[in-house]
Amino acid sequence: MSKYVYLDEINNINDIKKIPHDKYPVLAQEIRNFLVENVSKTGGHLASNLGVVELTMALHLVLNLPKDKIVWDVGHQAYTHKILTGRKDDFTTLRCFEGLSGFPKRNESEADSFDTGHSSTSISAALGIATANKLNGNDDKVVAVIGDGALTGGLAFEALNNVAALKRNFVIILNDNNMSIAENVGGMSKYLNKIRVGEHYNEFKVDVEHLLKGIPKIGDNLSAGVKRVKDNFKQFFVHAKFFDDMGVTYIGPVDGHNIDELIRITEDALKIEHPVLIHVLTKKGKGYLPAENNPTKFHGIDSFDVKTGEKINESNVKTYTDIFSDKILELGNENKNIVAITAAMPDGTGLKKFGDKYPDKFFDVGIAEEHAVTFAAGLAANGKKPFISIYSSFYQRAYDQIIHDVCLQNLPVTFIVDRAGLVGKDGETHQGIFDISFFSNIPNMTIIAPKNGRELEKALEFAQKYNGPIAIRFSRGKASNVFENLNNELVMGKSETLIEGKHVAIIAVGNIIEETYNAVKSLNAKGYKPTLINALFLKPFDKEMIDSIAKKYKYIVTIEEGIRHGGYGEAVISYMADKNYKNDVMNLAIEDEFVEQGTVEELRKKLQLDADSICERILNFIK
Ligand SMILES: Cc1ncc(C[n+]2csc(CCOP(=O)(O)OP(=O)(O)O)c2C)c(N)n1
Ligand SMILES: CC(=O)[C@@H](O)[C@H](O)COP(=O)(O)O
Ligand SMILES: [Mg+2]
Repeated sequence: MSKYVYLDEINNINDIKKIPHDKYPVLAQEIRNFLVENVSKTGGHLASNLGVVELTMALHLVLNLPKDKIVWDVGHQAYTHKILTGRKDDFTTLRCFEGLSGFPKRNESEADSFDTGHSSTSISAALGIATANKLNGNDDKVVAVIGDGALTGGLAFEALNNVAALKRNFVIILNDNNMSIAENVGGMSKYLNKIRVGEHYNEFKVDVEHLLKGIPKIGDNLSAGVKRVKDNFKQFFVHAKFFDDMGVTYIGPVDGHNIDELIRITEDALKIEHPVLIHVLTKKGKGYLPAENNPTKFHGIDSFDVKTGEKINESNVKTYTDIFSDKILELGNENKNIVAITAAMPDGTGLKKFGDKYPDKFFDVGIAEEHAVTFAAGLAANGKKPFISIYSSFYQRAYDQIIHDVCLQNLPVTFIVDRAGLVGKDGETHQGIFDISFFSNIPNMTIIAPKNGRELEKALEFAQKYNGPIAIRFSRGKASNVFENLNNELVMGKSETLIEGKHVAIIAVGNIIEETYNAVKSLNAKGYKPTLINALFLKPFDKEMIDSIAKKYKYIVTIEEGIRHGGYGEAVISYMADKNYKNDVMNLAIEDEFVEQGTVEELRKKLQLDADSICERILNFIK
């Protein structure tokens, strides 16, 4: 028998409206239990989701989905929304291959209005949707839900700068839990904190109630009504002046776990004929003590034991990130000019240790990748040696800054490209498959892809001495120890021959070398002796090596875990075409497609980049 009474009643969009009002707190508790139980098995973004249960319920109660739209920022907190829109039974497959996505997906449900994964897009997207409603002549409601962390992103401010022009109802919910993944940072966070704990808090709450009670019904001049009351109580709104001055009526702070208050205030806000921001206070991890106590650990977590909150299968094998984390600490000691920058990911990038040791030389700039890169450029222009670590897919945000602010001036910024290659369960939005293409197109840029943890250390040493822009890409998870006995010093633009063979030359890029080596062993078992080369420098790549193998081998294969177009293999093919080489060249890479969620193993298999597929494809090629 199911342990859920009210949750069992919810199988479709708007079924929540059938639940008796006095049972909402029970339903909220059931949803929390369901989330903890399921995410403990599949892994996922637990803490953020536990924080928005009541908020999501309230939105579903006051809106008419799918006609009305909710646009979730990042989208990592949309699990309750999924539960309330007929996807509860799919939670056993959350983030699994071909399973339920961990983010909103328009192709998953008509209730998902906009695909997300990267931060700070919600206000822009919701404004676009609301503007289309206006042009289409309908009054459907649009609500953007943005976290306090996501509000540190420049894109959110660009959107805020624009919303007043809409001149009709548009609701922004600011879900303020005082946390990004780590503690939130920056001036806006401090500003929100002032409002959160300001001495007018109680009076202010009362005042909001007063204000909303006093709002005339539809048809009256609502904005004038709001303004009148506000003018009378100006001192209570002083801290929220920023939003008001942007033309967005500020309402709050509101208790994000009081569903009645949320319903009432949102209902009223939806009647105001211009943009409104409701400042909702929530607790990240709410209702599950281990997550409340350690929201960073439970922001995104693999499977864990519900009773203890401890991770299952916690491994103490070093990741590439761990190796970077230790090495940058050591380099920071040697070179006083080294500074380190993260865009809101001190834990994920391993820079927390550097920050603890060198607080004055460590900068968490918030979810602000563009700013992070230009800030690094400024530091480099004035004698510092910035190491900036950002996940491969989040660098996409900062492309112009990399070109315009760093490479054009040939500044010595080291770009640590973490999570390069397939990342797995976060899916399309997070796969780090474009960085080789977009970094290698830029003049002055150097790119290194180390084959194992030891070589990552060498690459970092190389970067420390190098006086120009340089990117070092490595993948999520365990560092490979493949060919660890080969310990050559890095030489600019030089590759490394790992195995001398005869039938075919295989050049592999960074993290795919281990898989390729396993394929080589299978080829050996079938009587073939391939040559295996570590590309190592993707830009400038080793042209002498290409000239040499072009003379020796009929068959040449390149392998990389990145998109084919603009990748390493294409650069090699283009060079060989220029030199009029007539060899048969096969380029194994990711075709022109986005890569879904799944384990890295499953995805490599699907993309035919696992050892078995590599072996088979090479056999077919050389036969
Ligand atoms: C462009 C970009 N940079 C970084 C991230 C990684 N990231 C995902 S959620 C998150 C924190 C978001 O904080 P907030 O919006 O307050 O939501 P909360 O998790 O607190 O609910 C970060 C940094 C991202 N998704 N997109
Ligand atoms: C939602 C988001 O963007 C992050 O939480 C991301 O999922 C973190 O990825 P890692 O688990 O690889 O740090
Ligand atoms: Mg937050």
